[in-house]
Amino acid sequence: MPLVNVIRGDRIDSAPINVRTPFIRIPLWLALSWWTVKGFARVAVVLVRFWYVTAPAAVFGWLYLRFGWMGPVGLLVLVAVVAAGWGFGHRASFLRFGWWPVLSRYRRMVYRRKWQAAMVTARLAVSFDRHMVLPILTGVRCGAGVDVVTVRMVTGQIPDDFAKVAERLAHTFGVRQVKAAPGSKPDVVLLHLFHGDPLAKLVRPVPVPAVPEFTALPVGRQEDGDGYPLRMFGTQVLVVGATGAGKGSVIWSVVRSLAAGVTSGLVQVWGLDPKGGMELGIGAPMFARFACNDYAAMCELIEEAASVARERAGKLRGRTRQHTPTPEEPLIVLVIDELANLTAYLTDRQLKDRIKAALSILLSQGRAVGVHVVAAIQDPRKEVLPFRDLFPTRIGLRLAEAAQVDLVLGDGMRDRGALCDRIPQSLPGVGFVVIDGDPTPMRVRFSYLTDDEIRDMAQTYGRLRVIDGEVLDGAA
Ligand SMILES: Nc1ncnc2c1ncn2[C@@H]1O[C@H](COP(=O)(O)OP(=O)(O)OP(=O)(O)O)[C@@H](O)[C@H]1O
Repeated sequence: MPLVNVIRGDRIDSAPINVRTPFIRIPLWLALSWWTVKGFARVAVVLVRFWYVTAPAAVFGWLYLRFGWMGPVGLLVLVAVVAAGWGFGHRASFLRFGWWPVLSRYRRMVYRRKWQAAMVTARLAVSFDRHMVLPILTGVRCGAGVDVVTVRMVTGQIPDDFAKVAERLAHTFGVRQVKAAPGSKPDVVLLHLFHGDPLAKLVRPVPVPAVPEFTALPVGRQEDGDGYPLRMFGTQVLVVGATGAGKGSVIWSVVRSLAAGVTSGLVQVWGLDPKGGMELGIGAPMFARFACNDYAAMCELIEEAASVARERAGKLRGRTRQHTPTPEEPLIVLVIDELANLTAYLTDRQLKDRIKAALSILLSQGRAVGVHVVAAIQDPRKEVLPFRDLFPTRIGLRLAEAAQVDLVLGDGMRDRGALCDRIPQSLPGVGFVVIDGDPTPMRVRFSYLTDDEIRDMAQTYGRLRVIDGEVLDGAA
Protein backbone atom coordinates (compact mmCIF):
# COMPACT_ATOMS: atom_id res chain seq x y z
CA MET A 1 0.00 0.00 0.00
CA PRO A 2 1.47 3.45 -1.00
CA LEU A 3 2.41 5.80 1.78
CA VAL A 4 0.96 8.92 0.11
CA ASN A 5 -1.78 9.16 -2.61
CA VAL A 6 -1.56 12.25 -4.88
CA ILE A 7 -4.77 12.81 -6.89
CA ARG A 8 -5.14 15.94 -9.10
CA GLY A 9 -8.52 17.53 -9.70
CA ASP A 10 -11.27 19.42 -7.93
CA ARG A 11 -13.09 17.80 -5.05
CA ILE A 12 -16.88 17.71 -5.34
CA ASP A 13 -18.25 18.93 -2.07
CA SER A 14 -21.50 17.41 -0.90
CA ALA A 15 -24.49 19.71 -1.52
CA PRO A 16 -27.53 20.17 0.68
CA ILE A 17 -29.71 18.47 -1.98
CA ASN A 18 -28.36 15.40 -3.78
CA VAL A 19 -30.42 13.99 -6.69
CA ARG A 20 -29.87 10.61 -8.25
CA THR A 21 -31.00 10.22 -11.92
CA PRO A 22 -34.06 8.01 -11.86
CA PHE A 23 -33.85 4.71 -13.70
CA ILE A 24 -36.91 4.19 -15.96
CA ARG A 25 -37.72 0.96 -17.76
CA ILE A 26 -39.14 1.56 -21.29
CA PRO A 27 -41.16 -1.18 -22.93
CA LEU A 28 -39.70 -2.52 -26.21
CA TRP A 29 -42.72 -1.42 -28.30
CA LEU A 30 -42.24 2.19 -27.16
CA ALA A 31 -38.54 2.19 -28.02
CA LEU A 32 -39.23 0.66 -31.45
CA SER A 33 -41.97 3.22 -32.19
CA TRP A 34 -39.64 6.09 -31.20
CA TRP A 35 -36.84 4.83 -33.46
CA THR A 36 -39.30 4.42 -36.34
CA VAL A 37 -40.63 8.00 -35.96
CA LYS A 38 -37.05 9.28 -35.77
CA GLY A 39 -36.11 7.31 -38.91
CA PHE A 40 -39.08 8.75 -40.87
CA ALA A 41 -38.27 12.26 -39.72
CA ARG A 42 -34.69 11.86 -40.95
CA VAL A 43 -35.82 10.56 -44.35
CA ALA A 44 -38.26 13.51 -44.64
CA VAL A 45 -35.46 15.97 -43.87
CA VAL A 46 -33.23 14.39 -46.56
CA LEU A 47 -36.09 14.42 -49.10
CA VAL A 48 -36.77 18.11 -48.47
CA ARG A 49 -33.12 19.12 -48.25
CA PHE A 50 -32.23 17.51 -51.59
CA TRP A 51 -35.47 18.53 -53.25
CA TYR A 52 -33.71 19.26 -56.54
CA VAL A 53 -32.97 15.52 -56.81
CA THR A 54 -35.99 14.03 -55.06
CA ALA A 55 -38.68 16.20 -56.70
CA PRO A 56 -37.66 15.39 -60.32
CA ALA A 57 -37.16 11.75 -59.33
CA ALA A 58 -40.70 11.65 -57.91
CA VAL A 59 -42.17 13.28 -61.03
CA PHE A 60 -40.25 10.93 -63.34
CA GLY A 61 -41.27 7.94 -61.18
CA TRP A 62 -44.93 8.93 -61.28
CA LEU A 63 -44.83 9.49 -65.07
CA TYR A 64 -43.19 6.10 -65.55
CA LEU A 65 -45.84 4.35 -63.46
CA ARG A 66 -48.66 6.18 -65.21
CA PHE A 67 -47.47 6.22 -68.88
CA GLY A 68 -44.51 3.82 -69.07
CA TRP A 69 -41.23 4.98 -70.71
CA MET A 70 -43.05 7.49 -72.89
CA GLY A 71 -43.88 9.57 -69.78
CA PRO A 72 -40.33 10.55 -68.64
CA VAL A 73 -39.01 10.73 -72.22
CA GLY A 74 -41.91 12.97 -73.26
CA LEU A 75 -41.22 15.29 -70.32
CA LEU A 76 -37.50 15.49 -71.19
CA VAL A 77 -38.32 16.38 -74.80
CA LEU A 78 -40.84 18.99 -73.65
CA VAL A 79 -38.28 20.59 -71.28
CA ALA A 80 -35.62 20.60 -74.04
CA VAL A 81 -38.02 22.24 -76.54
CA VAL A 82 -39.18 24.90 -74.04
CA ALA A 83 -35.55 25.62 -73.00
CA ALA A 84 -34.39 25.88 -76.62
CA GLY A 85 -37.32 28.18 -77.49
CA TRP A 86 -36.65 30.36 -74.46
CA GLY A 87 -32.91 30.40 -75.15
CA PHE A 88 -33.36 31.47 -78.77
CA GLY A 89 -36.26 33.79 -78.03
CA HIS A 90 -34.77 35.70 -75.10
CA ARG A 91 -31.24 34.61 -74.37
CA ALA A 92 -30.55 37.04 -71.52
CA SER A 93 -33.50 35.95 -69.34
CA PHE A 94 -32.90 32.26 -70.21
CA LEU A 95 -29.30 32.51 -68.98
CA ARG A 96 -30.21 34.55 -65.92
CA PHE A 97 -33.21 32.56 -64.67
CA GLY A 98 -32.81 29.19 -66.36
CA TRP A 99 -29.32 28.11 -67.27
CA TRP A 100 -27.07 29.79 -64.70
CA PRO A 101 -29.12 28.73 -61.61
CA VAL A 102 -29.17 25.09 -62.78
CA LEU A 103 -25.47 25.12 -63.60
CA SER A 104 -24.72 26.83 -60.24
CA ARG A 105 -26.42 24.02 -58.33
CA TYR A 106 -24.58 21.37 -60.29
CA ARG A 107 -21.21 23.08 -59.86
CA ARG A 108 -21.91 23.48 -56.14
CA MET A 109 -22.18 19.71 -55.86
CA VAL A 110 -18.96 19.26 -57.85
CA TYR A 111 -17.01 21.75 -55.72
CA ARG A 112 -18.45 20.33 -52.47
CA ARG A 113 -17.14 16.90 -53.41
CA LYS A 114 -13.60 18.23 -53.79
CA TRP A 115 -13.84 20.83 -51.04
CA GLN A 116 -12.31 19.00 -48.09
CA ALA A 117 -9.31 17.71 -50.08
CA ALA A 118 -8.82 21.15 -51.65
CA MET A 119 -8.84 22.96 -48.31
CA VAL A 120 -6.53 20.47 -46.61
CA THR A 121 -3.94 20.35 -49.41
CA ALA A 122 -3.98 24.15 -49.75
CA ARG A 123 -3.44 24.39 -45.98
CA LEU A 124 -6.64 26.37 -45.55
CA ALA A 125 -8.02 23.79 -43.11
CA VAL A 126 -7.22 24.87 -39.57
CA SER A 127 -6.51 22.56 -36.67
CA PHE A 128 -8.27 23.84 -33.54
CA ASP A 129 -8.88 22.11 -30.22
CA ARG A 130 -7.85 18.78 -31.77
CA HIS A 131 -10.47 19.24 -34.50
CA MET A 132 -10.02 20.05 -38.18
CA VAL A 133 -11.96 23.25 -39.08
CA LEU A 134 -12.68 23.96 -42.76
CA PRO A 135 -13.77 27.19 -44.49
CA ILE A 136 -17.44 26.80 -45.43
CA LEU A 137 -18.58 26.81 -49.06
CA THR A 138 -21.85 28.70 -48.80
CA GLY A 139 -22.82 29.27 -52.41
CA VAL A 140 -21.88 29.14 -56.09
CA ARG A 141 -23.01 31.62 -58.74
CA CYS A 142 -22.19 30.81 -62.36
CA GLY A 143 -21.69 33.33 -65.14
CA ALA A 144 -20.10 33.29 -68.59
CA GLY A 145 -16.79 31.50 -68.11
CA VAL A 146 -16.61 32.21 -64.38
CA ASP A 147 -18.02 30.66 -61.20
CA VAL A 148 -18.10 32.84 -58.10
CA VAL A 149 -17.80 30.66 -55.01
CA THR A 150 -18.77 32.31 -51.72
CA VAL A 151 -16.74 31.05 -48.79
CA ARG A 152 -17.01 31.79 -45.06
CA MET A 153 -13.49 31.85 -43.76
CA VAL A 154 -12.34 30.24 -40.56
CA THR A 155 -11.79 32.77 -37.75
CA GLY A 156 -8.39 34.34 -38.23
CA GLN A 157 -8.21 33.85 -42.00
CA ILE A 158 -8.06 36.71 -44.50
CA PRO A 159 -8.76 36.82 -48.28
CA ASP A 160 -5.02 37.00 -48.98
CA ASP A 161 -4.62 33.51 -47.46
CA PHE A 162 -6.77 32.26 -50.35
CA ALA A 163 -5.08 34.50 -52.90
CA LYS A 164 -1.69 33.03 -52.02
CA VAL A 165 -2.81 29.49 -52.86
CA ALA A 166 -4.92 30.49 -55.87
CA GLU A 167 -2.79 28.54 -58.31
CA ARG A 168 -3.02 25.37 -56.20
CA LEU A 169 -6.80 25.76 -56.01
CA ALA A 170 -6.98 26.25 -59.79
CA HIS A 171 -5.26 22.91 -60.36
CA THR A 172 -7.37 21.15 -57.72
CA PHE A 173 -10.64 22.35 -59.23
CA GLY A 174 -9.42 21.95 -62.81
CA VAL A 175 -9.98 25.56 -63.85
CA ARG A 176 -7.81 28.05 -65.73
CA GLN A 177 -7.39 30.54 -62.92
CA VAL A 178 -8.66 31.30 -59.42
CA LYS A 179 -8.86 34.81 -58.00
CA ALA A 180 -9.75 35.67 -54.41
CA ALA A 181 -11.55 38.90 -53.56
CA PRO A 182 -13.00 40.17 -50.27
CA GLY A 183 -16.73 39.52 -49.95
CA SER A 184 -19.52 41.76 -48.68
CA LYS A 185 -18.83 40.79 -45.05
CA PRO A 186 -15.48 40.70 -43.26
CA ASP A 187 -15.57 36.91 -42.85
CA VAL A 188 -16.45 36.19 -46.48
CA VAL A 189 -14.09 35.67 -49.42
CA LEU A 190 -15.23 35.31 -53.03
CA LEU A 191 -13.31 32.84 -55.14
CA HIS A 192 -13.61 33.50 -58.86
CA LEU A 193 -12.99 30.28 -60.77
CA PHE A 194 -12.38 30.92 -64.45
CA HIS A 195 -13.12 28.10 -66.89
CA GLY A 196 -12.79 28.99 -70.55
CA ASP A 197 -11.15 32.16 -71.76
CA PRO A 198 -13.45 34.79 -73.27
CA LEU A 199 -10.30 36.78 -74.02
CA ALA A 200 -8.76 34.13 -76.29
CA LYS A 201 -10.36 35.71 -79.34
CA LEU A 202 -9.37 39.07 -80.76
CA VAL A 203 -11.58 41.89 -79.47
CA ARG A 204 -12.99 44.15 -82.15
CA PRO A 205 -13.40 47.85 -81.29
CA VAL A 206 -16.94 48.92 -80.46
CA PRO A 207 -18.52 51.73 -82.51
CA VAL A 208 -17.29 55.16 -81.43
CA PRO A 209 -19.66 56.50 -78.73
CA ALA A 210 -21.40 59.69 -79.91
CA VAL A 211 -20.50 61.42 -76.63
CA PRO A 212 -17.57 60.02 -74.65
CA GLU A 213 -18.54 58.65 -71.25
CA PHE A 214 -15.49 59.77 -69.27
CA THR A 215 -16.24 57.44 -66.37
CA ALA A 216 -16.63 54.35 -68.56
CA LEU A 217 -14.69 54.39 -71.82
CA PRO A 218 -15.32 51.19 -73.81
CA VAL A 219 -11.78 49.96 -74.42
CA GLY A 220 -12.01 46.18 -74.45
CA ARG A 221 -13.46 43.07 -72.87
CA GLN A 222 -13.03 41.81 -69.32
CA GLU A 223 -12.54 38.23 -68.23
CA ASP A 224 -16.21 37.48 -67.57
CA GLY A 225 -16.99 38.38 -71.17
CA ASP A 226 -18.52 41.82 -70.46
CA GLY A 227 -17.17 45.02 -71.96
CA TYR A 228 -14.48 46.70 -69.86
CA PRO A 229 -15.21 50.33 -68.95
CA LEU A 230 -12.07 52.37 -68.25
CA ARG A 231 -12.51 55.38 -65.99
CA MET A 232 -10.70 58.48 -67.18
CA PHE A 233 -12.10 61.06 -64.75
CA GLY A 234 -9.95 61.40 -61.66
CA THR A 235 -7.13 59.17 -62.78
CA GLN A 236 -3.87 58.83 -64.69
CA VAL A 237 -3.16 55.67 -66.66
CA LEU A 238 0.13 53.79 -66.85
CA VAL A 239 0.55 50.93 -69.35
CA VAL A 240 3.51 48.58 -68.99
CA GLY A 241 4.31 45.66 -71.26
CA ALA A 242 7.17 43.86 -72.94
CA THR A 243 7.79 44.51 -76.60
CA GLY A 244 4.86 43.26 -78.68
CA ALA A 245 2.61 42.99 -75.60
CA GLY A 246 0.04 45.33 -77.17
CA LYS A 247 0.69 48.72 -75.57
CA GLY A 248 -0.38 50.28 -78.86
CA SER A 249 -3.80 48.63 -78.63
CA VAL A 250 -4.40 50.17 -75.19
CA ILE A 251 -3.49 53.61 -76.47
CA TRP A 252 -5.60 53.38 -79.63
CA SER A 253 -8.57 51.88 -77.79
CA VAL A 254 -8.55 54.86 -75.42
CA VAL A 255 -8.13 57.37 -78.25
CA ARG A 256 -10.96 55.74 -80.21
CA SER A 257 -13.32 55.87 -77.24
CA LEU A 258 -12.66 59.64 -77.04
CA ALA A 259 -12.81 60.24 -80.81
CA ALA A 260 -16.25 61.89 -80.96
CA GLY A 261 -15.12 64.28 -78.21
CA VAL A 262 -12.09 65.23 -80.34
CA THR A 263 -14.40 66.28 -83.17
CA SER A 264 -16.79 68.18 -80.93
CA GLY A 265 -13.92 69.91 -79.14
CA LEU A 266 -14.79 68.43 -75.75
CA VAL A 267 -11.52 66.50 -75.75
CA GLN A 268 -8.00 67.33 -76.83
CA VAL A 269 -5.53 64.49 -77.20
CA TRP A 270 -1.89 65.51 -77.19
CA GLY A 271 0.49 62.91 -78.59
CA LEU A 272 4.13 62.41 -77.61
CA ASP A 273 5.93 59.67 -79.48
CA PRO A 274 9.63 59.73 -78.62
CA LYS A 275 10.22 56.74 -80.88
CA GLY A 276 10.02 59.07 -83.87
CA GLY A 277 6.31 58.71 -84.56
CA MET A 278 6.45 54.92 -85.13
CA GLU A 279 3.36 54.24 -83.04
CA LEU A 280 1.27 57.40 -82.93
CA GLY A 281 2.26 58.94 -86.27
CA ILE A 282 -0.23 56.83 -88.18
CA GLY A 283 -3.15 58.51 -86.41
CA ALA A 284 -1.50 61.92 -85.99
CA PRO A 285 -4.61 63.94 -87.04
CA MET A 286 -6.31 62.72 -83.84
CA PHE A 287 -3.88 64.78 -81.77
CA ALA A 288 -4.43 68.47 -81.14
CA ARG A 289 -0.70 68.65 -80.38
CA PHE A 290 1.82 66.12 -81.59
CA ALA A 291 5.56 65.78 -81.05
CA CYS A 292 7.70 62.91 -82.21
CA ASN A 293 11.20 64.10 -83.11
CA ASP A 294 12.04 67.07 -80.97
CA TYR A 295 12.59 66.33 -77.26
CA ALA A 296 12.49 70.05 -76.45
CA ALA A 297 9.02 70.26 -78.05
CA MET A 298 7.92 67.26 -75.99
CA CYS A 299 9.20 68.91 -72.83
CA GLU A 300 7.32 72.10 -73.71
CA LEU A 301 4.11 70.13 -74.28
CA ILE A 302 4.38 68.50 -70.87
CA GLU A 303 5.20 71.87 -69.24
CA GLU A 304 2.24 73.47 -70.98
CA ALA A 305 -0.10 70.69 -69.81
CA ALA A 306 1.29 71.09 -66.29
CA SER A 307 0.64 74.82 -66.33
CA VAL A 308 -2.93 74.26 -67.62
CA ALA A 309 -3.43 71.82 -64.73
CA ARG A 310 -2.05 74.34 -62.21
CA GLU A 311 -4.13 77.17 -63.62
CA ARG A 312 -7.35 75.12 -63.58
CA ALA A 313 -6.61 73.85 -60.07
CA GLY A 314 -6.25 77.48 -58.94
CA LYS A 315 -9.56 78.44 -60.55
CA LEU A 316 -11.52 75.44 -59.31
CA ARG A 317 -10.12 75.34 -55.79
CA GLY A 318 -12.97 75.38 -53.32
CA ARG A 319 -15.64 75.35 -56.07
CA THR A 320 -15.73 71.76 -57.29
CA ARG A 321 -13.77 68.55 -56.86
CA GLN A 322 -14.09 67.39 -60.49
CA HIS A 323 -13.67 69.55 -63.56
CA THR A 324 -16.40 69.23 -66.22
CA PRO A 325 -15.03 69.36 -69.78
CA THR A 326 -16.42 72.02 -72.13
CA PRO A 327 -15.22 73.12 -75.60
CA GLU A 328 -13.67 76.18 -73.88
CA GLU A 329 -11.95 74.02 -71.26
CA PRO A 330 -11.68 70.58 -72.85
CA LEU A 331 -10.50 67.37 -71.27
CA ILE A 332 -6.82 67.10 -72.17
CA VAL A 333 -5.31 63.64 -72.52
CA LEU A 334 -1.54 63.44 -72.96
CA VAL A 335 -0.65 60.18 -74.67
CA ILE A 336 3.01 59.28 -74.23
CA ASP A 337 4.15 56.20 -76.09
CA GLU A 338 7.49 55.46 -74.42
CA LEU A 339 7.79 57.33 -71.15
CA ALA A 340 11.24 55.93 -70.34
CA ASN A 341 12.70 57.81 -73.32
CA LEU A 342 11.77 61.04 -71.56
CA THR A 343 12.40 60.16 -67.92
CA ALA A 344 15.35 57.74 -68.06
CA TYR A 345 17.17 57.38 -71.38
CA LEU A 346 17.34 61.07 -72.34
CA THR A 347 20.99 62.19 -72.27
CA ASP A 348 20.29 65.91 -71.93
CA ARG A 349 20.18 66.09 -68.15
CA GLN A 350 18.65 69.55 -67.94
CA LEU A 351 15.81 68.63 -70.29
CA LYS A 352 15.25 65.40 -68.41
CA ASP A 353 14.97 67.25 -65.09
CA ARG A 354 12.50 69.75 -66.61
CA ILE A 355 10.38 66.90 -67.97
CA LYS A 356 10.40 65.07 -64.64
CA ALA A 357 9.43 68.21 -62.72
CA ALA A 358 6.56 69.04 -65.10
CA LEU A 359 5.37 65.45 -65.15
CA SER A 360 5.22 65.31 -61.36
CA ILE A 361 3.00 68.40 -61.29
CA LEU A 362 0.87 67.12 -64.15
CA LEU A 363 0.32 63.70 -62.61
CA SER A 364 -0.43 64.95 -59.15
CA GLN A 365 -2.59 67.99 -59.99
CA GLY A 366 -4.07 67.14 -63.39
CA ARG A 367 -6.44 64.32 -62.64
CA ALA A 368 -9.09 66.36 -60.84
CA VAL A 369 -8.96 69.22 -63.34
CA GLY A 370 -9.32 67.31 -66.60
CA VAL A 371 -5.65 67.00 -67.59
CA HIS A 372 -4.82 63.32 -67.88
CA VAL A 373 -1.88 61.19 -68.90
CA VAL A 374 -1.93 57.82 -70.63
CA ALA A 375 1.70 56.72 -70.64
CA ALA A 376 3.17 53.50 -71.98
CA ILE A 377 6.45 52.03 -70.89
CA GLN A 378 8.31 48.89 -71.84
CA ASP A 379 10.99 48.56 -69.21
CA PRO A 380 9.48 48.12 -65.75
CA ARG A 381 12.69 48.56 -63.75
CA LYS A 382 12.51 50.85 -60.76
CA GLU A 383 14.71 53.57 -62.20
CA VAL A 384 12.38 54.09 -65.16
CA LEU A 385 9.24 53.99 -63.06
CA PRO A 386 9.78 56.83 -60.62
CA PHE A 387 6.20 58.01 -61.04
CA ARG A 388 4.38 54.72 -60.59
CA ASP A 389 2.50 55.78 -57.49
CA LEU A 390 1.19 58.89 -59.22
CA PHE A 391 -0.74 56.68 -61.67
CA PRO A 392 -3.90 55.48 -59.87
CA THR A 393 -4.73 53.20 -62.84
CA ARG A 394 -1.98 50.75 -63.79
CA ILE A 395 -2.21 48.27 -66.62
CA GLY A 396 0.24 45.38 -66.73
CA LEU A 397 0.35 43.60 -70.10
CA ARG A 398 2.71 40.67 -70.76
CA LEU A 399 5.84 41.05 -68.64
CA ALA A 400 9.09 39.08 -68.80
CA GLU A 401 9.42 38.10 -65.14
CA ALA A 402 7.19 37.42 -62.16
CA ALA A 403 9.18 39.89 -60.05
CA GLN A 404 8.19 42.74 -62.38
CA VAL A 405 4.47 42.35 -61.67
CA ASP A 406 4.41 43.83 -58.17
CA LEU A 407 6.92 46.45 -59.26
CA VAL A 408 4.48 47.70 -61.89
CA LEU A 409 1.08 47.02 -60.38
CA GLY A 410 1.76 47.31 -56.65
CA ASP A 411 2.67 44.99 -53.79
CA GLY A 412 0.82 41.68 -53.60
CA MET A 413 -0.90 42.07 -56.98
CA ARG A 414 0.67 38.93 -58.46
CA ASP A 415 -0.57 36.90 -55.48
CA ARG A 416 -4.00 38.39 -56.08
CA GLY A 417 -4.07 36.99 -59.60
CA ALA A 418 -2.25 39.47 -61.85
CA LEU A 419 -0.14 36.86 -63.63
CA CYS A 420 1.34 39.20 -66.25
CA ASP A 421 4.40 36.98 -66.63
CA ARG A 422 2.14 34.05 -67.63
CA ILE A 423 0.37 35.89 -70.45
CA PRO A 424 1.40 34.02 -73.60
CA GLN A 425 2.85 35.82 -76.60
CA SER A 426 -0.15 34.56 -78.53
CA LEU A 427 -2.42 36.91 -76.54
CA PRO A 428 -1.25 40.45 -77.29
CA GLY A 429 -3.49 43.13 -75.81
CA VAL A 430 -4.30 41.00 -72.73
CA GLY A 431 -3.36 42.53 -69.40
CA PHE A 432 -4.37 43.16 -65.81
CA VAL A 433 -5.83 46.48 -64.73
CA VAL A 434 -5.24 47.61 -61.17
CA ILE A 435 -7.00 50.62 -59.74
CA ASP A 436 -5.88 52.24 -56.49
CA GLY A 437 -8.22 51.25 -53.69
CA ASP A 438 -9.45 48.09 -55.43
CA PRO A 439 -7.54 45.03 -54.23
CA THR A 440 -8.54 42.81 -57.17
CA PRO A 441 -6.81 43.05 -60.54
CA MET A 442 -9.12 42.77 -63.55
CA ARG A 443 -7.98 40.72 -66.56
CA VAL A 444 -8.84 42.57 -69.74
CA ARG A 445 -8.20 42.28 -73.47
CA PHE A 446 -8.01 45.62 -75.20
CA SER A 447 -9.61 46.03 -78.59
CA TYR A 448 -7.35 45.87 -81.59
CA LEU A 449 -7.43 48.50 -84.33
CA THR A 450 -5.67 47.72 -87.59
CA ASP A 451 -3.53 50.43 -89.21
CA ASP A 452 -6.31 51.09 -91.72
CA GLU A 453 -8.87 51.49 -88.94
CA ILE A 454 -6.59 53.98 -87.17
CA ARG A 455 -6.15 55.94 -90.41
CA ASP A 456 -9.93 55.91 -91.03
CA MET A 457 -10.60 57.09 -87.50
CA ALA A 458 -8.03 59.86 -87.84
CA GLN A 459 -9.59 60.98 -91.11
CA THR A 460 -13.13 60.92 -89.72
CA TYR A 461 -12.57 62.42 -86.30
CA GLY A 462 -9.10 64.07 -86.39
CA ARG A 463 -8.33 67.78 -86.01
CA LEU A 464 -4.51 68.02 -86.01
CA ARG A 465 -3.31 71.56 -85.35
CA VAL A 466 0.28 71.57 -84.12
CA ILE A 467 3.02 69.14 -85.06
CA ASP A 468 6.44 69.39 -83.39
CA GLY A 469 5.71 72.98 -82.48
CA GLU A 470 4.60 73.98 -86.01
CA VAL A 471 1.02 75.25 -86.41
CA LEU A 472 -0.83 73.72 -89.35
CA ASP A 473 -3.22 76.26 -90.84
CA GLY A 474 -6.68 75.03 -91.67
CA ALA A 475 -6.09 71.61 -90.31
CA ALA A 476 -8.58 71.99 -87.51
N1 LIG B 1 -5.36 43.96 -78.57
C1 LIG B 1 -4.76 43.19 -79.49
N2 LIG B 1 -5.42 42.13 -80.01
C2 LIG B 1 -4.81 41.36 -80.94
N3 LIG B 1 -3.58 41.54 -81.40
C3 LIG B 1 -2.89 42.58 -80.94
C4 LIG B 1 -3.44 43.45 -79.95
N4 LIG B 1 -2.51 44.39 -79.66
C5 LIG B 1 -1.46 44.11 -80.42
N5 LIG B 1 -1.67 43.04 -81.20
C6 LIG B 1 -0.70 42.41 -82.13
O1 LIG B 1 0.57 42.47 -81.53
C7 LIG B 1 1.47 43.23 -82.32
C8 LIG B 1 2.32 44.12 -81.41
O2 LIG B 1 1.48 45.08 -80.84
P1 LIG B 1 1.98 46.52 -80.38
O3 LIG B 1 2.87 47.11 -81.42
O4 LIG B 1 0.81 47.29 -79.94
O5 LIG B 1 2.86 46.11 -79.15
P2 LIG B 1 3.73 47.09 -78.27
O6 LIG B 1 3.57 46.63 -76.88
O7 LIG B 1 3.36 48.51 -78.56
O8 LIG B 1 5.18 46.74 -78.78
P3 LIG B 1 6.43 47.73 -78.92
O9 LIG B 1 6.84 48.10 -77.54
O10 LIG B 1 7.45 46.86 -79.59
O11 LIG B 1 5.98 48.88 -79.76
C9 LIG B 1 0.58 44.01 -83.28
O12 LIG B 1 1.19 44.21 -84.50
C10 LIG B 1 -0.63 43.15 -83.43
O13 LIG B 1 -0.42 42.20 -84.46
